[in-house]
Amino acid sequence: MPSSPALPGAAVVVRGLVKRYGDRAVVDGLSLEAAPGQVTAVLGPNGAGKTTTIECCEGLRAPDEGTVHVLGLDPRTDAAALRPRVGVMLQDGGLPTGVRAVEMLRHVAAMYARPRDVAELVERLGLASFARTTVRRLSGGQRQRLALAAAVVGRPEVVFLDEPSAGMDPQSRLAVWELVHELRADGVAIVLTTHLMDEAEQLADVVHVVDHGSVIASGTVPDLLASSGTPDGETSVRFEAPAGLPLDGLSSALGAAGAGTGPRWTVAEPRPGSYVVTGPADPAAVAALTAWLADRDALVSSLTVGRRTLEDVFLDLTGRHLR
Ligand SMILES: Nc1ncnc2c1ncn2[C@@H]1O[C@H](COP(=O)(O)OP(=O)(O)OP(=O)(O)O)[C@@H](O)[C@H]1O
Repeated sequence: MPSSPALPGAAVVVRGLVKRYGDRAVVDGLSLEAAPGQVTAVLGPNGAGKTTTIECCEGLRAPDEGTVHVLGLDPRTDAAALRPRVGVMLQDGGLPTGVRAVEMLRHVAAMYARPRDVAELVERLGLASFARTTVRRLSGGQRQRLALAAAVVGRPEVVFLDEPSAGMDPQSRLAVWELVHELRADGVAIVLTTHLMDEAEQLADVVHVVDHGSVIASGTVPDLLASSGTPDGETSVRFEAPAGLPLDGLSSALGAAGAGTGPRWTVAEPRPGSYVVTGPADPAAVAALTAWLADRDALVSSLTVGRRTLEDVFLDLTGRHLR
């Protein structure tokens, strides 16, 4: 991506970041910025380099090339100055395992000058039921919630959340999302990684789509959906069926169902047997699709109709699914 001027007042600025393991660059010239009062999502498939990027921002890894600044400081050489100003939630929790959950949180809170109210955090993140359980005995989702509480208890100006709702039940996810919304309203710069499209769509002001260690698209969710050439009102129909169906015929069948308004459909088979049809889906078009499949004796194993999502954008950009 071309380098562009920093956002005025950007809280995080990453420029041309390269991180190699052996001779493999797992982060390969990645640039992004994150502003106060915004949620910046780094979205990409497993292994895209999201965690490595965040760990460079947290000062846990040293870049091989490029620069990283958090609140204008270098996360490695200015670690002590940044510690009280930055909250970090690691993917594996990164918590001491021998202490009881809420004791740990109180201990972390005591390290800050103006911590949040621990009891309030315990309540809103649903930590009370395992408050006296030692960290090593918590479930993955419980650990995640505790790690989030620990990341925000010091009222940081910047928060890094690596896959914040991974392994959580739906109720806990909602609690996490609400807390993220509140942090944003308080002016915190939030950088989160996720491979969950709905999480990015729900939370992100800006999404950076990352693949093979670099940013391949950036923007608000509506910008990204628009940039992939999706007029308002278009819908995607996804279905699984035998691989290698003759898709040209399908486009014309759907065009014919659209009351003579011409072919407005794009049809693709991004993975063998997995199809995505994009256009102005209405009941007639869906009926035409299933009739076309029945004519070819093609049994559909799943079919969903819905508006286009970031998953479709990723598919457009890479020809692959996010997961
Ligand atoms: N310490 C390490 N040594 C060698 N390779 C590593 C190391 N850490 C990460 N990698 C590799 O770097 C690549 C990027 O990993 P990273 O964890 O940054 O990806 P990610 O986008 O966060 O993926 P996920 O969604 O699975 O967490 C992966 O192929 C991973 O195996």
